[in-house]
Amino acid sequence: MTAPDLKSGKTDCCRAGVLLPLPLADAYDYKLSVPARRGQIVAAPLGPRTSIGVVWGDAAGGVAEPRLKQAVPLDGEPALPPGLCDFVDWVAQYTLTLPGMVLAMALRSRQAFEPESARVAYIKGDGLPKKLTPARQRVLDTAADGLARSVPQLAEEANVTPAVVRGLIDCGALIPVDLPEFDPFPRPDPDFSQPVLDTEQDLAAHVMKGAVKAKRFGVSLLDGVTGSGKTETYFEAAAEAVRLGRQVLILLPEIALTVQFLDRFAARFGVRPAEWHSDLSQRERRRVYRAVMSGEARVVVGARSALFLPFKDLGLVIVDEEHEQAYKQEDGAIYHARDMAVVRARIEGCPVVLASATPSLESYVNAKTGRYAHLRLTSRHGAAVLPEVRLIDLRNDRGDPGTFLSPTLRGALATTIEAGEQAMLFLNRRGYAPLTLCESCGHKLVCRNCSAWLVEHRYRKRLVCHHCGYETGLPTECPECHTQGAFTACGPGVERVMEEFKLAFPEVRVAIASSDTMGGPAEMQLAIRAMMKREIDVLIGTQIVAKGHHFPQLTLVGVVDADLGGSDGDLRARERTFQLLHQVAGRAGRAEKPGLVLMQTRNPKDAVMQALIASDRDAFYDQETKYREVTHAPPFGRLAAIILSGHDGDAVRSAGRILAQTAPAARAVKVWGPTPAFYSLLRGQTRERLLVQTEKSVDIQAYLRTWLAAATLPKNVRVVVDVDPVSFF
Ligand SMILES: Nc1ncnc2c1ncn2[C@@H]1O[C@H](COP(=O)(O)OP(=O)(O)OP(=O)(O)O)[C@@H](O)[C@H]1O
Ligand SMILES: [Zn+2]
Repeated sequence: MTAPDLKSGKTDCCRAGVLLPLPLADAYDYKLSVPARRGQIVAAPLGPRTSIGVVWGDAAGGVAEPRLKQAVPLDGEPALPPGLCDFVDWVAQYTLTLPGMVLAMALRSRQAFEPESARVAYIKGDGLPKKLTPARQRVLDTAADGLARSVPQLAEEANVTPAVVRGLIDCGALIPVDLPEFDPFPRPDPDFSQPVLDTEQDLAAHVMKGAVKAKRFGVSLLDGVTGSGKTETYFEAAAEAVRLGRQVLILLPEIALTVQFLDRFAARFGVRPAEWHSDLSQRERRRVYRAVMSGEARVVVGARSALFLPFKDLGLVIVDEEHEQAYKQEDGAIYHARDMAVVRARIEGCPVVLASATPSLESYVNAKTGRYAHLRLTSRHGAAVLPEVRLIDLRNDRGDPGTFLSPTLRGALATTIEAGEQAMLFLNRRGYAPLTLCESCGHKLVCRNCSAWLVEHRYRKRLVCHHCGYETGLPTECPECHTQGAFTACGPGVERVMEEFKLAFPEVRVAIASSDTMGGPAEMQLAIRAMMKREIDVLIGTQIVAKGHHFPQLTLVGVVDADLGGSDGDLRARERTFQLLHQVAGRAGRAEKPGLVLMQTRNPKDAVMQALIASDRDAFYDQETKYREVTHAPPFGRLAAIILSGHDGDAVRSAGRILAQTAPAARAVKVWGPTPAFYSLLRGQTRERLLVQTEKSVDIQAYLRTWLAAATLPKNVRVVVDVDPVSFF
């Protein structure tokens, strides 16, 4: 599928392979009136309509001249930078995704290529209105500074209705001028507010700045304990890139973290960076995309999709909280943004920084073996110390039945609140209760589309499937045994913890933050802000509050259920539990006052629990490393999952059998399955999984390609390949 390399040259005049952002495996041949370069964006007729496309390589031939359609370069001849085209090819080949699908991710703003439309604004003219009312005078006073403003801007600033402004335009007292469509992006000032770094920070910053100056690819793992100032430290590297006039990409795992981050960036650099994520409007998208392409946007902060932006001159990539699972995109093109960030940096020839207090085991191993520079920050900044972690054994320290906060945890909450400090309760479960069952017959309420329990959301009075979004009211009688009103909520979700907390501490100011609280993301941001401003004393939340936040007065963190780890058969379950709990713990005691973390568990002897109380992260990582090594699991071996799904369960199962039978025999390759997926029914689709495990030296993509190309599967079965899976559901 890879097109000939055209990075330097031009295509054979009048013919080229054009890749369309559609589920297509190859570029299509088109005629062009001018020689085109790889990356050039064209309008290409496709059937009855016209698609946007990108000149990708030489024409493949095979289409007779008269049948060849004509593609037309867009006005202004916009082009994707060559590095981005190479990146698209690379991601497609690595993830076994159709190149056109990957290209679609790089063309996320089609509007970006439309010509600039000027904005009309007004300045003071020579005309005078017949009568100068006070309102009119205010408008003229506002315009007196000579700045061009739009009608709504003038109306707002002068506190008049738009009609007043229009009256002044009609008589020539205001005259129109053309402004560029967008205000330019302000330039971050690398020296706006430079912190004084401590010794370790300074050393790490020095290495990263050196890498930026050298303009060479290389990976640094910025491995610093929670609250050690990783952000402050990598900002120095970003500042260096800005000084050199180059661009910086900072990836964050979740949009929820960006608001605080933008403020922090502004405090350091004087202005906010450009943002890129799925919540942007079309117009904002167009603005950012263009500014990234022209090089005007110097620093972009974004979610994983920002990796596919057309940077003109990328000088540094930073992946914050690099261990986060949210970096894995699980639908469409399945890719891991952290790994692809490393690839993009390699293609662009610039350094990349991976930052975390709990790195992924993969990055940890790479740092240990010297493939990555290992930059460590071993203590918290300033007077802050790492919090003490204690376990609460729920087998003998528990309250009344149906309650979830143990006497010890309640006692600690009371002490903290009395001392005027803040506390956080963490439970990685949305809603009120994860399971509702009939007390009379034991019937469990499950989703009609998925093999998953329905989760009660009591505020909304709904039962919700967290997988497909199916919702229903709580039935009055059991569908199985028809007993009336016998349903009971089992286990806690954050809403239930909130309920219990309010009963126990009716006077205390408390808020809940979960990704699906009633008011949506805005409400969650309010809860976080309220915590920052000390308008509340206690924050109860899911993983959304677990990381990244810096609440100086927070001294107590209570983990309601530390055993909510993972499933069997998930090779990263322990690692992930450790990372999550360690991150939550890391929110406590980040300023002067020391922090305490209480984790409620039924398995106090568990290796993860022991590692957390011993605060011996490296011992835990080294143990996990050994375990992965002996089982040939990543990063010591390779894995890929094949997920089969479809509405016809028999066809899906039969496809699984066919694949298992046709798996080519090869040295150092093992194929497991098919087995029903953990959620064997999802959104009405039956799901089966196969897992391919190979030694590191094996080209797993080539193996998969050969295999899948030869297998004839039922048409109504969807096949998805997940290379380096992180989810085993
Ligand atoms: N050199 C410094 N000068 C002044 N303040 C600093 C310095 N380094 C860190 N800080 C402050 O210490 C606090 C913790 O730093 P930061 O949030 O960057 O840590 P982190 O390592 O990213 O933490 P986490 O991984 O837990 O999110 C912040 O308020 C930050 O502004
Ligand atoms: Zn469902």
